[in-house]
Parts: sequence; C-alpha cells; structure tokens
Amino acid sequence: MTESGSKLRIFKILKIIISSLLITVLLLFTIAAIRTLSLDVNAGLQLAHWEKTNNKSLVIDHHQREELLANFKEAIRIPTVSFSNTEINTTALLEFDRFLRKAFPTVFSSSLVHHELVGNYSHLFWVKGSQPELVPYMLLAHIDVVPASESDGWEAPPFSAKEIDGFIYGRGTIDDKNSLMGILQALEYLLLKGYAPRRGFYIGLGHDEEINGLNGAMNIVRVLKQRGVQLLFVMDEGLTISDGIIPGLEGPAALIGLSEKGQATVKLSVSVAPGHSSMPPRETSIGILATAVKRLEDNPMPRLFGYGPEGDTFEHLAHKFSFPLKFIMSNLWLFSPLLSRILERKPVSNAFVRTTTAVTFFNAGVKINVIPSLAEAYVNLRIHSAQSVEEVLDIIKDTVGDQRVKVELVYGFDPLPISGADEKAFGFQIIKKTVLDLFPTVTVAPAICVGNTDSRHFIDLTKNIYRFSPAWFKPGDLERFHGINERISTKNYEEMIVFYFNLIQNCDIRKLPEPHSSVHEL
Ligand SMILES: CCCCCCCC/C=C\CCCCCCCC(=O)N[C@@H](Cc1ccc(O)cc1)C(=O)O
Ligand SMILES: [Zn+2]
Ligand SMILES: [Zn+2]
Repeated sequence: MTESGSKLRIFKILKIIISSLLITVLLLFTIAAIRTLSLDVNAGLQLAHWEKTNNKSLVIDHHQREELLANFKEAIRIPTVSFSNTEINTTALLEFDRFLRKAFPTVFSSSLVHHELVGNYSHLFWVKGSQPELVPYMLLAHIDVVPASESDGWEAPPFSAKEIDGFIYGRGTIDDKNSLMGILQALEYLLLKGYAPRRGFYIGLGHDEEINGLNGAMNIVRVLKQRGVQLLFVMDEGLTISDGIIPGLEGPAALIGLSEKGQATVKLSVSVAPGHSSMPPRETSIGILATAVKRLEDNPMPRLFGYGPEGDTFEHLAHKFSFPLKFIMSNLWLFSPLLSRILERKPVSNAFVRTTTAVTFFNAGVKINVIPSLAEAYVNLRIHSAQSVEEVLDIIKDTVGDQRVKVELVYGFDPLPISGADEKAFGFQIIKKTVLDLFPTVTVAPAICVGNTDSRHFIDLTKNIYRFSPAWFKPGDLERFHGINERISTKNYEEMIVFYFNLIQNCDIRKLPEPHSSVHEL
C-alpha cells in the first residue's frame, strides 16, 4: 500500500472511532435526560387509599402548651449526664424516674400500660393493643446526655432550659429528651382522650446510650428476647428534617435512617527504649506515631459512594436540585464517581462517601527532658455500609506501613443491616406518611445514619429499624449536637408531640394500602 493510501485508511478508522464515540455520548446523555425527566421515586403510597382509623387530632390549647413546656423544661434541668464508660449520674437518673411518674400520671396509671424498670434506670413500657394478632412495634429514645459546661460558650446555662426568642436551650433539647418527652407527652394526651391502640407497642428509654447502651438498651433487648417478642419495626433517634443544610437542595428534607455506619476504635502505639533528651535518636516514639497518624489523614479510605444506601438518598432528592445537580443525581449509574468527588469536599457529606477516619486521642511524654518510651493514639473510624471492620483494619495496617507501629482493634462492629424502604415496608411508609401529613412541603428520603444509636442492639428483634425524629435542623444546628447552645424551638417541640400522637394512631392500620394487585398481610 502507498503512503497516501495508508494515511487515508487511518483517517477512515479515526473517523469511525470518533463518530462511534459521539453517538455513544449522545445516547448516554439522551438516556440520562429521559431518566432525569421521568425519575419519580417519591410517588410511593401517598395517593393510595389508606385504611380509615378515625384518628383523633391534637389541637394544643394555652393551658396544655404551658404544661407541656413546663414538663419539657423540667426534663432538661435534670442533669442525666453519662460522663464516661464508668461514670454516670445515678442521682439524676433516679430523679428523672420520679419526674416521669409525676409528669405523665395517666401513662403510669393506665390499665393499658405496663411499665417496668430495666437495668435499674432504663424504662420499658408496653402499651397493650386491642388486636393481639397485630405485630407490635417499638419507639426508642434515651435519657442520658453528654456532658456540657457553660464555660464552653453557652448563651444560657446548659441545664437551665432557659427560653430565649422562642428556643429552649439546654443539653438534651435535641439529643434526645425532645424525642423521649415528645413520645410520652403524646401517649399521655392519647390516653386522656380515651384512645386505646389496636396495635400494641413498646417504648424503650435507655439510660446509657451515650456510652454504648450496654446496660440500658442491651438489657431491654434481653428482657424482650426472654419474652419471645418480635417487632414489626423500631424507630429511634438519628436523622432529622434538614432545612438549608444540604447545599443546593431546594426545600426541607426528612431523611430516614435505614442503617447505621459501623464503627472501629483502633489503638496505634509505638514503644522504644527511653533516653536522655540531650542525645535523641533520629526518630522518637512520638515522631514515628505522628508520621503514622499523618499517613492515615493524608490517605482517606476509598470512595464507596453508591455501594450503600446513600445513592438512594440522592435519587430521592434529585428532583429538588437544580441543573446540573438534578441531572447528575438522577443518573448515578453514570455520575457516581463525579458526585463522590463533589460530596467529599465537606465533612457532613464526606461521611456519606466513605469510611471516615478521626484521630481522637494522642498521648505521649512524661517529662521535658525524657525521650518517651511509649506513644499511643486512638483512631475512631465510622465504617461505610460496603466495608467491614476487618477490611478497614487491613487498610490501616497497609497505610501505616511501619512495623514499629502496633495496630490493635479496641472495639468495633460492622455496619448495620439495611431496613426496607419500599412500598411494603410498614415502618418506613408510616413514618413517611406521618411526616408528609404534618409537613407537606418536606421531601422524604431514605438515608444512612452516620452516628450510632441504641437501636443497633435490636437487630435480633426486627429487620426494620428506622432512625428518625422530626426535629428541624437549620444551618448551624448540626454543630449544636453534642456541642454548645443545643436548643429546640417551642414550636418544633410541639410539632414533635403532634408527630408521635399521629404516628401511634397511624400504626393502627392492619396493612398498608395496595400498590399492586397482591394483598400484603402483616
Ligand atoms: C448530604 C448531606 C446530608 C446531611 C444531613 C445530615 C443530617 C444529620 C443529622 C443528625 C446527625 C446524625 C446524628 C446521629 C445520631 C448519633 C447519636 C450519637 O452520637 N451516638 C454516639 C453513640 C456512641 C458510639 C460510641 C461510643 O463510644 C459512645 C457512644 C456516636 O458516637 O455515634
Ligand atoms: Zn442521642
Ligand atoms: Zn448523643
């Protein structure tokens, strides 16, 4: 073949390759555009015919408002602090017990309610249903709070429950005495109105959630297991209604946690011979450990966005974003890698993309002129749904890559199973309906809870655990969680009571409405 002939051939091949590429890109974008316009993950059961339950409605009058706020403030003023794994405020927990009996006299005296103490300070309530064949469900909340000290910069003392501009300030106002008091206040009102549930339910109030729930939630689970109880679903604290927190999202979103990330606490330690600081070795235990820690921070765990339930979150929210995010989120099959890179830029969304790595302790040194023999650091990892404790440990060892650094697992558990969110998922659909009835402008989406809750101890009692409370989080509120100036508006606290008041009644339906032709018995 002549030189010009072969050039012509190459040119023809290039032309074919380029036009095939163009056609493929055009095709992909056409599919993506169609998906963007047609993806409707939110249709759900909202328009279906729900079984009638003659729900009672709650209209809060002036007297009730005064009373419910006084109750809530009193709950906040009791400093039920879990200080550490070995130090809890038992005096406050006993006071809280007395307070609950006084604040909710109908709950504690009703023949429909059985109450017992578990693990000395936790509470378990059984509210009897009139139709024992209906599988019961369970609402969880916790009594204990993390420590708080006014000197950190609180606008009001953290156990004062002071009201400023329509907000009640105090430790526990969003974590988690709002849920606890909201649930019991709703039950008190329901019982006062003569309500008797069809479907029985449990309420569990743990006293040590902030230190892992080993004596509270775990003992409640033990008691229920002994009694052979199985639960239709469990609802606990976790995600909330985010308003203005997710960048680019138009309007508020109620994220319902279908799962929780796993957790691993890993100890890194370096031991060397101690010595005089005037004749230091080239590397000290502190230097070796610091390098290991730096390597972990410089090399985040792999991006796993789309391999867990977080992809669903964004598909559900896609229609509330504007172009180009709407286009990207409706087509995660194509754009997951791109979205991961956008989300990883901020800590709050990075937590959805990967297993996160946080160095939380770094201890070393005994004296200014002594080379320390021991340096140790603790790393707290929150494990993405697509990874396990074992995989994460292997990656840490590889990344540290230094035999002198001992890597030990102190405590850990794998990510939790993923609960249902489809049209047959009773708990999810009831929570969603209750949210939308009360807050019609909210978009409901399934999500992953990046922190851990007491509900993780309940996995043998149900396959369906949901982490959600109807607290509204606006910009700046995430920082109040375990931080300073924790607060809730009086309006939002009332909404929480109404939410639980309606939720309990909505759970009385025997089965969900029919999305298709088959009947789904529960
Ligand atoms: C795309 C961006 C979406 C952003 C939306 C984010 C909304 C986040 C809302 C709430 C924050 C999530 C909080 C979850 C509840 C966590 C409760 C908690 O703090 N649990 C402790 C439990 C624990 C674990 C280990 C211990 O040694 C002690 C306690 C926790 O640390 O996880
Ligand atoms: Zn909590
Ligand atoms: Zn907490």
